[in-house]
Amino acid sequence: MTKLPMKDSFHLPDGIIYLDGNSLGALPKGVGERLQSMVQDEWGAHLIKGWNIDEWMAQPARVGNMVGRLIGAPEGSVTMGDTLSVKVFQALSAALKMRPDRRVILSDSGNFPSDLYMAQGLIQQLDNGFELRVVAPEEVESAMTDEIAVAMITQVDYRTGRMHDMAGITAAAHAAGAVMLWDLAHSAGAVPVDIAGCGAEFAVGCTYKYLNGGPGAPAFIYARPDIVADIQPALAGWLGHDAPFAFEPTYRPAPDIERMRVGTPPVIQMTALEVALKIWDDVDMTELRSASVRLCDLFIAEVEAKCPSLRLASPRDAAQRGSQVSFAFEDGYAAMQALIARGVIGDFRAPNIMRFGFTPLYIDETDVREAVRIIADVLDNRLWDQPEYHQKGRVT
Ligand SMILES: Cc1ncc(COP(=O)(O)O)c(C=O)c1O
Ligand SMILES: Nc1c(O)cccc1C(=O)C[C@H](N)C(=O)O
Repeated sequence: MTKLPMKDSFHLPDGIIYLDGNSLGALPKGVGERLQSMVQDEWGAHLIKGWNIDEWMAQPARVGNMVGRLIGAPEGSVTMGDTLSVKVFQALSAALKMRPDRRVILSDSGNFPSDLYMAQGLIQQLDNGFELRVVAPEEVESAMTDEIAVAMITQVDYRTGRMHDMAGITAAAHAAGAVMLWDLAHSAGAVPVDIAGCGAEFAVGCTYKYLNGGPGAPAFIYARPDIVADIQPALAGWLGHDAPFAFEPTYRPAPDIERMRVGTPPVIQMTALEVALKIWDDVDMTELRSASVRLCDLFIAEVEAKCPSLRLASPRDAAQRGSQVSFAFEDGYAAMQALIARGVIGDFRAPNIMRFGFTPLYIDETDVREAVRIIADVLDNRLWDQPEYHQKGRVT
C-alpha cells in the first residue's frame, strides 16, 4: 500500500490548491499517454477490429469490477456506461417493477436535483398514480412505511456533506418491504462502502469525482446478484440484449448485470477511467478515510479559528460527514470566485454554500493550512467585493 498523499500520481498545476475533487477529480498521470496510445494504436491502427483485439466490448464489465472493489460489490455485479442520471432512471424503474402494488418513491430534500427530476420524469411517463415523497434527511428512516416501493437516497449530500447510515437505512427500507437504491456519487472513492454487506438492491454513481475518470466519465450501476435475472430494463438497448450480434427483432435481456447496459460504451472516456482506477490498487480505504477525517477536521478547526464570518454547514461529527466540508456565507459566490482567482479552488452551491472537497490522494495538511490562510485573507480584506466576482452564470 502506498502512503497518502500520492501527489506524484497526479498532474497538479503549480500554485493551485485543489479542493474540488468532489466535483471533478484531478488528472492522474498516465492518462494522457494511454489515451494517445488508445487513439493511435487501437482506434487508428485496428479500426473496427478494436472491439475484439483491444477488448473494447468487454470494457464495461472489466472496469465495472474495478469500481465494484471500491464499493464492496462482488465480481460481475457492476457495469459501466451512460451518465449517472440515466443510471438513476434505470435503477428506479427496475425497482418500481419489483413492487407493483406500491406507488411511493421516497427520497430526501438533500438529494441531488437530477435524481429527483429523474423520478419526476419517470412518474409522468408511468402515469399510474406514483408519488415522489421528499422528506427531510433526518426523517428518512421514520418515513419508511408499507407505501414505499423504493427508497432512493444519496448517501453523501452534495451540498452539506451530510452522510446517511447506509446499513441502518437499508435495514429500515427492507423492514418496510421497500427496495433500496443508493446513489454513491459522493461516496465512491471518498468513504469505505460495503454495498453487498448492507444488502441494498441497487447502487449507482459517477466516476468523474473521487474516482478521477475525467469530465464526462461513464457512470456505474450495481444490482444485487440474486435479483438481476428478474430485472425488467426500461431502457432496453441492444447492448443489454443477451445476444446483441444476433440482431433479433425482440428484446431479450442478458442474464446478468450486462442487461443494464444500453448502447455503445464511451471507449475513449472509459480508457481514461481505467487508468485512473489503477491508482486504487495501492490505496487502503481505511487509511484513506482516516486521512479524509483528519483533513476535514483540521479545515473546520482552522476556518473556525480564522474566519469568523463563515458558518459551518456540514455535520461537525466526522462520522456523519463524507469527504467534503461546507460553510455558509451570504456572499459565498463572490468569495469563491475570489478564492479561485487566488488559486484555492472549491465551488459554490446556491443559495450560500461554499463547498470544499478533501481528496487525501492529493491533498495534505499543508494545503489545508495554506488554503485557510488565503480564505482568511479574502474575507478579512473583503477581496471578494469586486464587480467581476459577482458575475453569475459560470459553471461551478
Ligand atoms: C448525487 C448526484 N446524482 C446525480 C448527479 C448527476 O450526474 P450526471 O450529470 O453524471 O448525470 C450528480 C452530479 O452531477 C450527483 O452529485
Ligand atoms: N457533473 C458536473 C458537470 O458536468 C459540470 C459541473 C459540475 C458537475 C457536478 O458533478 C456537480 C456535482 N454533482 C455536485 O455535487 O454538485
